Amino acid sequence: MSDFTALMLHETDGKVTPSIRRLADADLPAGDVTVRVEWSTLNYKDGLILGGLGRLVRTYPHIPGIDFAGIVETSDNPAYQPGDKVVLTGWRVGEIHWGGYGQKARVKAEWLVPLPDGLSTRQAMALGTAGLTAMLAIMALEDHGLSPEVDGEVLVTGAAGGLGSVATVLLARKGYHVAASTGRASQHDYLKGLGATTLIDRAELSGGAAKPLLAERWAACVDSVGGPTLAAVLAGMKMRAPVASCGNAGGIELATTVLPFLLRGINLLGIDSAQCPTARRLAAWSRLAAEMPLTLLDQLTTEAKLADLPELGARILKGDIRGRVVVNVAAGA
Ligand SMILES: C=CC(=O)SCCNC(=O)CCNC(=O)[C@H](O)C(C)(C)COP(=O)(O)OP(=O)(O)OC[C@H]1O[C@@H](n2cnc3c(N)ncnc32)[C@H](O)[C@@H]1OP(=O)(O)O
Repeated sequence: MSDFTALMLHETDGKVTPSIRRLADADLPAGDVTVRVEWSTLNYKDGLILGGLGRLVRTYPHIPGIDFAGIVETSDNPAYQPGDKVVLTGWRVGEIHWGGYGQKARVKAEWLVPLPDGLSTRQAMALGTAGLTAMLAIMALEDHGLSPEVDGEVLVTGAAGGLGSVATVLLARKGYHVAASTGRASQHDYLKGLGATTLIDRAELSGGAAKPLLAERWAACVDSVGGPTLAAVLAGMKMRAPVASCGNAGGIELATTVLPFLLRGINLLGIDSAQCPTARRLAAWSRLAAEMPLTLLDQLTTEAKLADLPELGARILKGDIRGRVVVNVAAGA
């Protein structure tokens, strides 16, 4: 197959428009590995890119899709051979480099990792950037003292979203008590099914912290939301608790004081999955393959095709997507 189908974005007079196109291999950018993409996903960042928001894409026409899994078709790098199954997340693929919403992608070998043992390409993408980021957050919390023996609940904000759903399952399966904060009361039963034991209305947190320090409530936090929510979280953590900052769905500003850090020893940990070093990335994928219950992963995943993405992209920005969406790229439009 030398021609392939892709969802492309074009920009005219500042307006970004998606369309399904047929492309040739010669259209692909430079890179040493060409991958036949089987599955991609929809993440919040993809929603921004599909909507032409956030100044994440600088050059059009563009193929979005911040992550993908597929099979190596050709390789000029000895690390990969034709037929190898691979996964890509991060490295600004789908932003400044063409991404996974095309049936072929050409990338640098060092951006790829081998498909983890025990996962199909579909399951790897059901986890995707959101799942990898959730695991990196949990690893960071554990590096800073969190263990199931620690007294108290682990808070997950944006819990019914993709990252939040995976984090909730992974934490609950490890034996943590999970407090899930969501803006959607309709998803409370879903979150209990993932293992959450306490449900919190996001309005409790999204107004920010009324005082520099609030009652000590949580032993750790995986935060997808940022903004005033993160400020409220920091003020309400138990002594020495770690907080993993993974996302900005609720805003990029952080209006807090130093008191949670000085008087309670709170550790605010930044989670960057896009340029995470390969050794850490491999460790996280290996743990995901071992620790994520695949039946539950399947339950929190819905499937889409390339042509569905413009509508789904608008929905994820409104917080209207539950769990994870995988995109069957191999199936075409
Ligand atoms: C997919 C993950 C990544 O891209 S990780 C890469 C590293 N991080 C970044 O690049 C930051 C940019 N990305 C984000 O901020 C993402 O939102 C994310 C990492 C935090 C989560 O992405 P995901 O794909 O899981 O998004 P969802 O739309 O599925 O879930 C988001 C969750 O947040 C709720 N939410 C949205 N807006 C607000 C708001 N203003 N205040 C509070 N909460 C908000 C949204 O409704 C979802 O949770 P819910 O349970 O429905 O409340």
